[in-house]
Amino acid sequence: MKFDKYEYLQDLMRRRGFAWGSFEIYGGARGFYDYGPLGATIKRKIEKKIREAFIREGFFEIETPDITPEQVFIASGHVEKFVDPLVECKKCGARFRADHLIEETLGIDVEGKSAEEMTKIIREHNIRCPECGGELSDVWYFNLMFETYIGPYKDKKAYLRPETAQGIFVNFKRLNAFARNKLPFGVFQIGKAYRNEISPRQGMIRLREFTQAEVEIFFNPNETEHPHFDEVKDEVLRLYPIEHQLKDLGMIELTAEEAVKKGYVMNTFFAYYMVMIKRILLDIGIPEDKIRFRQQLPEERAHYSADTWDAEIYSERFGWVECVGLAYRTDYDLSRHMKMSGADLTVMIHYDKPKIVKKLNVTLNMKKVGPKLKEKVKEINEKLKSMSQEELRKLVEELNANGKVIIEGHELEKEDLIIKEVEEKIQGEKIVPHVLEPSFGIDRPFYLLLENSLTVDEDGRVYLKIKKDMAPIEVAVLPLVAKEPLTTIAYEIYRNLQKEGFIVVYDEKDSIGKRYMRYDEIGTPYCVTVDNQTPEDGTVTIRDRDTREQIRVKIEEVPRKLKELIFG
Ligand SMILES: Nc1ncnc2c1ncn2[C@@H]1O[C@H](COP(=O)(O)OP(=O)(O)OP(=O)(O)O)[C@@H](O)[C@H]1O
Repeated sequence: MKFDKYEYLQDLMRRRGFAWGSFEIYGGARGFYDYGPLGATIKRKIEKKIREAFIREGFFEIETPDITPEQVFIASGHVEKFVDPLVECKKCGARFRADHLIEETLGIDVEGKSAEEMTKIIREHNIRCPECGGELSDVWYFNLMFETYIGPYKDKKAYLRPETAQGIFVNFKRLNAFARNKLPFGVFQIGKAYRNEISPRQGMIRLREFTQAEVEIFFNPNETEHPHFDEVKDEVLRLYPIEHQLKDLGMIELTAEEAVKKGYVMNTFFAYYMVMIKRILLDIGIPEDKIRFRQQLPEERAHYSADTWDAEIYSERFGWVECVGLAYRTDYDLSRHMKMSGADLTVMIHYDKPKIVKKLNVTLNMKKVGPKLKEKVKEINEKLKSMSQEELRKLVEELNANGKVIIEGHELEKEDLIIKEVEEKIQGEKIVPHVLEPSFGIDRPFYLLLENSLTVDEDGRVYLKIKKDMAPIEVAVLPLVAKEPLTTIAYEIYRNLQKEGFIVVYDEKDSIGKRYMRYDEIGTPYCVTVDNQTPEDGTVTIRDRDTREQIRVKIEEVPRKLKELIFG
């Protein structure tokens, strides 16, 4: 029988305390997963690696609420646009993602099509309910946000956030002050996001509650050269650009520098963060050949994005899976929040040298119009003062063309106005920053790390070859047999390793072979065994999970040796 990695892993995850479907004793709830003791440890380690990498880039961490008032998501466009197409069986009532159903049945991509177009395709091809064969309803768009209310009356609508990003945008003013008005700067948060996915059928890949680590990097759109690009320019990226997807040209491998020079990646700012993402995934333990960057097709992009590259990880079961999105959100979010809230979310950009700009200055010629307009003078002058350069230019054009203009209901001729071009020194300007957003999911990389780590040896041994520093239990201390003095010595070593900061267990149950298997299966990289030689010469063996080789070391050497072996 062929070894089914997916089935094996599902069983292993449940049996050994990694992760399982939530609310098991009540029959479960699709799209929710619990992390058991081993899983929660790995998840934290993934988050730690991401957090440390972000901090190395100088980004600041914040924490904001999951429950968010409705206005925020009206402004962000999620109320209107965060929708998926839904279809219902008229007979059994089952509901499906209409685009997925069409894709699975006909093998065609319908991303971005309207509800009417999808309904037409369903009718034309007579697509029926996959569960009972019944007739399907028309397609409609369904908002993926979970709704709730704030307070005891149902008048203050709110949503569980579908992304952590908005918590950062709404705080922009304070964060900009914190960053002392100096672009670029990045702010991140690691927390839960909620999406009422229509048919979450792929285990941990599509959850209704999941964890994200998102950074919003605010930058000046006129400065898109990353200052540290030189440090990463030679890193090779595996790319699957739009053009290559449309023409079936396959993936290409280019250095970050080539990717920018050849025009595949917008600029060095973008490429720099692609390298950052790749290095984080490698650091988590995803093999390099299982990572690629795919550029989203325009119809796939989220409503706020002008360009998105997804870091995808390969799964034997699911193919390439999006795990990190790198979206160019432009000034979309800040501009929308500015409009909706009235807050000033601009940044003052100071020029290196003041700029001299020519400006039109239009005032009333008081000698001519003073007696004629009397008390209207003030009103007209204020109007002229409030006009933008663009409006003044138009006014002068009109005056030149017609010999007269109307301001605040008064007809004025050329000689009624004094028109001058003056030079002005400008020290800087206010801009709405643009945003580049690396958005990591944690749960998908968690599952894919386990899948890619599960290894079957030539002799049939199944074990978790997880990157050593990611192991949920780093060391197992085992007395060869459960007898004195071996047990006391082993327990002391265990206690000492705990104090040294290792995640370590002591285990004396079952034969030594069985115990080795037990720890190989959960990815414990080293077992320290206290055997009959230990009381004689104070040495123990350290067994390597992958090679199964053992070395002998002195007891006092054990912590240092393990640190070197596990953390390098
Ligand atoms: N339903 C989900 N379950 C688990 N993780 C998710 C889910 N939706 C998004 N993520 C994670 O959050 C990251 C960023 O979210 P983003 O909004 O870019 O995803 P998305 O493009 O909507 O994903 P998809 O197209 O698969 O629904 C994703 O790369 C993924 O790792």
